[in-house]
Amino acid sequence: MAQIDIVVGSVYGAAFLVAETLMDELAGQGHECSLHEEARLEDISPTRFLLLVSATTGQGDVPPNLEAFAADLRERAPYMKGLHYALVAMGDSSYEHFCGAGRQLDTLLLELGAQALQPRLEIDATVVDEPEVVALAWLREWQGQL
Ligand SMILES: Cc1cc2nc3c(=O)[nH]c(=O)nc-3n(C[C@H](O)[C@H](O)[C@H](O)COP(=O)(O)O)c2cc1C
Repeated sequence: MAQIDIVVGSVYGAAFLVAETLMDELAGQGHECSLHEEARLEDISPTRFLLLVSATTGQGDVPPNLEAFAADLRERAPYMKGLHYALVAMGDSSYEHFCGAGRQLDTLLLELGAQALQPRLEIDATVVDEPEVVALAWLREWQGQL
């Protein structure tokens, strides 16, 4: 069974609900999960799997509760080879920078040497009413690889 860090960035709660839903599923499969709502770099490790769920705020910005984590990645630029992760980017396609936060974080992780186990899931609030349902279906496609 895997040890999994779930890092969430949410303003109004939708991304948080997605993160909780995925955590319940993974814990139900026997994985050991920790949910980080005010994550810092120290909360993740190449010895564990990272599941990142981020809404977007402002003009393509990372939610405030994930700013410190994003700044850690940018400013401390840790070498992340060996870290495997998957990422759910949430946004609204009526904004110019669709899923800007999730896309930024995905790019940063890849630049730092981390490896995406799956292509990023992008959820558009203009077409999806229940993002947790979409995210759960996505997780079930690949969770056997954990
Ligand atoms: C003030 C505000 C700004 C937003 N800015 C963006 C944006 O720049 N790009 C985007 O794709 N979505 C944007 N969104 C949409 C949210 O990311 C989307 O609704 C998301 O599901 C919200 O998740 P949350 O409830 O966890 O905060 C914005 C929403 C609000 C309310």
